[in-house]
Amino acid sequence: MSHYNYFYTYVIPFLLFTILLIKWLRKPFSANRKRLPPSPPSLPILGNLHQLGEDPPVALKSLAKTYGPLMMIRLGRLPVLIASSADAAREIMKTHDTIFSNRPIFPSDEKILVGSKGFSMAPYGEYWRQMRSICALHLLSNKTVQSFKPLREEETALFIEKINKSSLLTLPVDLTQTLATLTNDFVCRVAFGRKYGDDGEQNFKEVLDECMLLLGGWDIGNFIPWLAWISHLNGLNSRYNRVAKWLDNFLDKVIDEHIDDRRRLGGSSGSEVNNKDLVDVLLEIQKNDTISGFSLERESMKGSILDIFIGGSDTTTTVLEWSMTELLRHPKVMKQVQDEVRQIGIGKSSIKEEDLDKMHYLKAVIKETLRLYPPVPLLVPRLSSHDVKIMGYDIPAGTTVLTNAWAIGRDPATWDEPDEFRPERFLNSPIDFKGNDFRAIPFGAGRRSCPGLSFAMAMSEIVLANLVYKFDWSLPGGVTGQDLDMTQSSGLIGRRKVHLKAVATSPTVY
Ligand code: HEM
Repeated sequence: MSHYNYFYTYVIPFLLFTILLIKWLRKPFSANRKRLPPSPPSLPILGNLHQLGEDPPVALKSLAKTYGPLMMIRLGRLPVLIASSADAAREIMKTHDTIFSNRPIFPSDEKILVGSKGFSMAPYGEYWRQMRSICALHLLSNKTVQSFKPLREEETALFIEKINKSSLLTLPVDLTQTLATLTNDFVCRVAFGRKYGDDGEQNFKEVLDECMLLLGGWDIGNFIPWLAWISHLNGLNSRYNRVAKWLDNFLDKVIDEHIDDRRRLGGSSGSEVNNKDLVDVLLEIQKNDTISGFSLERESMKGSILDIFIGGSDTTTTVLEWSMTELLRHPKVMKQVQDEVRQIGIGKSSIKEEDLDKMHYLKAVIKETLRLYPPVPLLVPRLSSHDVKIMGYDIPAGTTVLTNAWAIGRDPATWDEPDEFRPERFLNSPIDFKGNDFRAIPFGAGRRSCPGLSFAMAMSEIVLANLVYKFDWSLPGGVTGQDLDMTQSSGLIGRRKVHLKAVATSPTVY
């Protein structure tokens, strides 16, 4: 008998028999077993880590095609629930929101944010509630966001001036870089009352970039604890320590400067604008102990300042860089948005915030960008605090949850031609981004949803309106929009991997 026949006659039936026997033997015990969501096959030790590839949201979307909108994967030894449809997200962030309002803390986050007690990663409870309401009320409420209008317009004007200089020299503008500087400068002014560019040996922006990179990295020690020593060997741990130490010293210095200013000015804020900056507000709360029974420690102040930077800087930059990318790829859309903005702004030297209300197409462009490129593609992880049943599956307490907002925004069951950039779909559409409609959830939803939505939208709208109002745009070196590299970086924030560079020219008439 050939090897071939032997294999089919004996080996295959033997294996099948063994599998059936094992299944049959396990049956009596399985009645009590939990019904977990489907899982793709995993490797020992690694689990499904190897399947995440360069672009985890894309890889997870493709796994969800086979295993469904609620699947359980294993990252090393960590079971992770992946929600990939609007219905699954609604179950987590609306129906069972309280159960999923915790956040998992990874060892690497603790190393980077060492000592800082922010609220974005705080357990769901009284401390989180108090800290979030301080920031929401004094920095991120609609009223406060409105009060930052002069700052936004001033920073936008400086940014446009910078582009104007490059435009006169017909040099390409590194939009990725200039937009990042703009949002960082703006957040610095509202948080610290002034900009921090080059500061001493290292630049605050540079350290923040490194911090974002580290927070979004997939550190193997988070998932396979006994391999944590690799972070010592590859230098990751020293990078964590460096960033943590630098940020800690820097924030101490900023707070001390504010305390000195207040002393000098007899207790009032030394901020450059009418608004108090975030540090002033926090110092006042600390001094007055205005919230009964809640004393604000310095570590909490530092933590919430960092939250605002981590939450607010790169995310807003990402919306703007992808909006410009898609406009450069779609000249007809660019023309339509320019026609709208230029008609409304006719005769003005720049677009002001009061003009934005009428710019429906511009707002649709931003919404379409957020649908296709949610800046936090897998949202910020959640953690279940109790056992719960979802879509017929048992989800144990302590399960980490990732919601694939990137996949939800491109779900063909919800969206017509989901991969196409078509802002029209948002004209006269009831879909909002505030977490009520789960077809697009770039800001998350429920109790832990993003408190910075109005802050981010106000900034994105005024900047994009002026970019398309003041300049015509093309790609350098005869590159066409279709040649643009569209790769998204794999970290926490879905930035463009390759910087977007474009040439700005002044339009002849507008
Ligand atoms: C386009 C811009 C932005 C996007 C897409 C975005 C997205 C998100 C997402 C997805 C979450 C997690 C939500 C959840 O778990 O359901 C979040 C949380 C958060 N965001 Fe934003 N964000 C943006 C801008 C901002 C800004 C401008 C700030 C502050 C200035 C900010 C501060 C925060 C904070 C502090 C949290 C943590 C909230 C908590 O845990 O209670 N974000 N953001």
